[in-house]
Amino acid sequence: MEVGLDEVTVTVAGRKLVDSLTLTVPSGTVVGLLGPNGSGKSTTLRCVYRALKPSHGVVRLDGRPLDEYALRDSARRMAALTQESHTEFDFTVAEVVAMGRLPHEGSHDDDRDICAEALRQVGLSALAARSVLTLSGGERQRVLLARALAQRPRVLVLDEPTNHLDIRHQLDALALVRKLGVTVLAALHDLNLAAAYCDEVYVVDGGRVVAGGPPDLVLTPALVASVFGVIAHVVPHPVTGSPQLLFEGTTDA
Ligand SMILES: Nc1ncnc2c1ncn2[C@@H]1O[C@H](COP(=O)(O)OP(=O)(O)OP(=O)(O)O)[C@@H](O)[C@H]1O
Repeated sequence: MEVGLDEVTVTVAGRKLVDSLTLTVPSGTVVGLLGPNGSGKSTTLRCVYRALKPSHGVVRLDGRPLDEYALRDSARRMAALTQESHTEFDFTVAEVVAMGRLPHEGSHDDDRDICAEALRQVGLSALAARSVLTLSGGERQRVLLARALAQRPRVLVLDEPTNHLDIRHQLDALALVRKLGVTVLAALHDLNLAAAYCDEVYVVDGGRVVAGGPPDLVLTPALVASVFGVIAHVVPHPVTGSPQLLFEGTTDA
């Protein structure tokens, strides 16, 4: 299922947080949204997972404007792992994951099996009965990923999915998401992970897309210097060949 953003603009108190942002996530691909703090990544994703309505422009699923979908219909197709996913209530891990099945209520799917599989995929089956309040930050993040997986979406929107995860679990989470074969739009801070796991990346700065395309074409030293203010050297990964950035320092050091 293709996701398209067409000139999406979000204006708050006269300030454009997202400015005419246009991008396409082709069906089954993983696209990364990169950019400095405050550049508009989360705000853009919020428009996609319907927490926010753009002031101007359209988000489409398979060419059809999102607001033509009933909320439940888009929730059946799209799951989100967000910065605002709350886990402060005393639910068990299994209960939180089961919430992913709510949009599918009334279907004949075996919800129990689907939730068990989602927990297994993130390696947390042993914690099913634990209260989420007792989990570490990384464990919570993986529970939220399991909830999104339990939704069996065709589109996954991920806002910093590797937040709190150790390196092993960062690699696991991104490899898992890639393997699903669904359409993924993910805000990522780690440029090397983005280069390794994304088919394409879009770089935003001040709410605008400043570059987009395959990571090896986009993540150049000049781009990293101008957008992030960091001096980077780009070398091919010795095994995979994907671009790896070695950081020397900030441009104003
Ligand atoms: N409701 C709001 N009212 C006013 N300003 C807002 C609002 N929501 C977001 N902003 C501002 O919009 C800008 C973009 O925020 P956003 O969270 O989209 O950035 P981001 O690229 O996801 O940043 P980060 O990498 O720090 O998570 C920031 O300057 C933020 O303070």
